[in-house]
Amino acid sequence: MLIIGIAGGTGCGKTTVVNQIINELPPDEVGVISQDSYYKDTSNLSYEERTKINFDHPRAIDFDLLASHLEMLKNGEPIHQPVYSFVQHNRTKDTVLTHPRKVMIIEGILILTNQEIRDMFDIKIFVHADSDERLIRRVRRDINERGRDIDEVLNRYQTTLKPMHQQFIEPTKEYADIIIPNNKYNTVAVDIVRTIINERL
Ligand SMILES: Nc1ncnc2c1ncn2[C@@H]1O[C@H](COP(=O)(O)OP(=O)(O)O)[C@@H](O)[C@H]1O
Ligand SMILES: Nc1ccn([C@@H]2O[C@H](COP(=O)(O)O)[C@@H](O)[C@H]2O)c(=O)n1
Repeated sequence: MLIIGIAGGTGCGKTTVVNQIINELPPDEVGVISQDSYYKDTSNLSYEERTKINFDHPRAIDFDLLASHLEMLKNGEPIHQPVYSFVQHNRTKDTVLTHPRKVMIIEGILILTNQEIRDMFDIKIFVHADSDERLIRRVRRDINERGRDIDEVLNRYQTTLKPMHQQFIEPTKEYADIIIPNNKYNTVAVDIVRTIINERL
């Protein structure tokens, strides 16, 4: 199994890059895991309390569960990947049965901050986009797709996203084997990653 980690700040285009990579690969040979699925279960908190969680700090992520799931996949066992709701700010009761594939892609803002997870990756990729570009994309996406309003997105950006990005996410660029510049769509970089994967398949 080839395990690829794709990190980068919010809105840099991780999900878009992942979709571009897997688009032309055989669907039964590639699987995707999102770090967002591994936000800790916070059912013990009220909705109001959950809105105040710092979702951009590594402690918000259940890295133990993610590590054990990656271990299971490596051993050829399927996992029940949790499903997260950005509207409820919590894990749902659903899970997605995820089978081991020849190539597993793990994407998320904080996945390179955890050494145990980092050491499981065969290839580490960091997607870079400038912070103004990321903020513009984040505002659009969170309003259109995640049920947020402009004040919520901008407050969150100032109070947590920006400082957490500087403290935890940007420094993990140094662990990357490949850095993809993604201020514009970068088909050349995506083709290179696809070629590497095809060689391994
Ligand atoms: N290179 C790009 N140029 C313009 N818009 C982009 C680019 N990459 C992604 N987007 C858009 O930006 C938003 C956030 O992208 P997404 O892939 O969800 O980022 P991430 O997963 O890193 O948060 C989406 O609406 C997506 O369509
Ligand atoms: N309830 C939540 C949980 C997370 N977020 C934000 O999602 C971002 C990570 O997802 P990307 O697709 O952008 O990589 C992260 O910056 C969290 O702030 C949220 O808004 N609400």
